[in-house]
Amino acid sequence: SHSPPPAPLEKVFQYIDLHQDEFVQTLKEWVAIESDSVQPVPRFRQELFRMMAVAADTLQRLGARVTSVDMGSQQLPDGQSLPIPPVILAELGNDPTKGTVCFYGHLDVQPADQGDGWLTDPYVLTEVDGKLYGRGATDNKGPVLAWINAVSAFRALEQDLPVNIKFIIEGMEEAGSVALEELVEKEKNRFFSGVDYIVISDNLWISQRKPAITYGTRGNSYFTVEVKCRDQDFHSGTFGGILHEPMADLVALLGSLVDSSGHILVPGIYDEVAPLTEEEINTYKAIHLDLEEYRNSSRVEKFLFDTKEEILMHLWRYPSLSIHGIEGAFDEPGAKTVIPGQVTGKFSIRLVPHMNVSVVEKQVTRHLEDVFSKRNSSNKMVVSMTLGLHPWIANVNDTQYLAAKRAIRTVFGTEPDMIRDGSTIPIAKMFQEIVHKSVVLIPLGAVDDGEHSQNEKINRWNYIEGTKLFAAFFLEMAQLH
Ligand SMILES: NCCCC(=O)N[C@@H](Cc1c[nH]cn1)C(=O)O
Ligand SMILES: [Zn+2]
Ligand SMILES: [Zn+2]
Repeated sequence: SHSPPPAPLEKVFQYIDLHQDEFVQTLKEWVAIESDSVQPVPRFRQELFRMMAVAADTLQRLGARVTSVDMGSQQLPDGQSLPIPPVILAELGNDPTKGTVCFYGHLDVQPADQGDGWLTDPYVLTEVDGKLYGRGATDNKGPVLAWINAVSAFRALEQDLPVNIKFIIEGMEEAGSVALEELVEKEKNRFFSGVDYIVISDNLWISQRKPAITYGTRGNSYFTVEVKCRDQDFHSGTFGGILHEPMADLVALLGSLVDSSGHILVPGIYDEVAPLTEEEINTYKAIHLDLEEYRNSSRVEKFLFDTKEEILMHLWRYPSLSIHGIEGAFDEPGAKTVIPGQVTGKFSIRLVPHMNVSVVEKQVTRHLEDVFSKRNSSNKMVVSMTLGLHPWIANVNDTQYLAAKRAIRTVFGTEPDMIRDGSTIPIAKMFQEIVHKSVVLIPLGAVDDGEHSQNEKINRWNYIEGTKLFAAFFLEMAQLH
């Protein structure tokens, strides 16, 4: 339906189409490595080391100069220590007349167990109706390989790479990118010094078929609130009625955070939220989202908001508060008559520009102390912010946004949705703040890929057209740089 690719790309696209089965086979080999970074057990760590070694070898065979940086070890709360898989820093091309684009990706995955409702073995990439099912297929092994495949197409055709390319690939993203910030800091004036642009492909489109470019993510302040009477449980027959029960305090505290319309009740929390402009409203209007389909595919009867614009704004440009769980609560089947002696509630606030992590920490702590003091409870309450991840927003007029748009036009014959992401990609903000480079997120996966979920997949079409997209992007970057 759209015009043929410009001449230099024609052969590259042909090559990609002809070799697509090989690309799928490599993805299959990578998915077979159980590189789960979330479960802190030696077996998975070994798999992670194997994964990083396989990737380093692949890049070396492409002709890249590869360094596998030793990341030391991770101290776990239970006193155990586990080695952290190396971070790969790789470079291809060093031509000072060309621009340098750095790609960040991760090769660790979320846990997956076939018993949890997978229809196929999560570690055996299985194709059904053009969908490639497997853990890590879309998050993030497929997109990392798409970038590598694009480079390999130029190499195989002995075509000069239009840009210098660097890779930073880690193996601990799903566990919070352990120790990565220190490395980025350390490499700021070394590995990153020649980098002009940074590309991340670790999120999804908001559509099945329409590509997107992502220019912002929310941050996250993660809190725990512990309420303690003593470090042992009670029998509710022998103590019920004479105690300030920790769980009752905690439920009141958690219940004071957000109202039934999703409005956060912490005083001052909305003060720094960027005001909404007319121009911004128009960007939301331009995005195509079939709300009925979105609602049905999410299997939610009714959302808090009725219009596409309100839904997207509340996912992307307003904060939200979610209550995640209670440690120490009785959560088994049956009717145990326990009064937990100590409970810890967990909740987090997704942050948006221009909210500030430490201001939010103070506001939340003050609010909880205020609510708690009104209860006159004799229990002890401790509030902690265990994670403070900043929101990120880019300038969509940067060169690489233009290059990505042009590449999308070439491959897909359409304008991309310009989107933000309601979740958090901490590295995006780190790159912007520490390395001072422009960052773009170019997602490849479709809205229903099911990152972190059972039956995660990437469509063969997305994987192969995504490979072409990256190839076209190299050329556009070269022309615009
Ligand atoms: N689509 C990309 C999602 C990446 C992701 O899930 N990131 C986590 C990071 C995080 C935030 N707080 C704790 N971890 C997320 O939940 O947003
Ligand atoms: Zn990811
Ligand atoms: Zn993930």
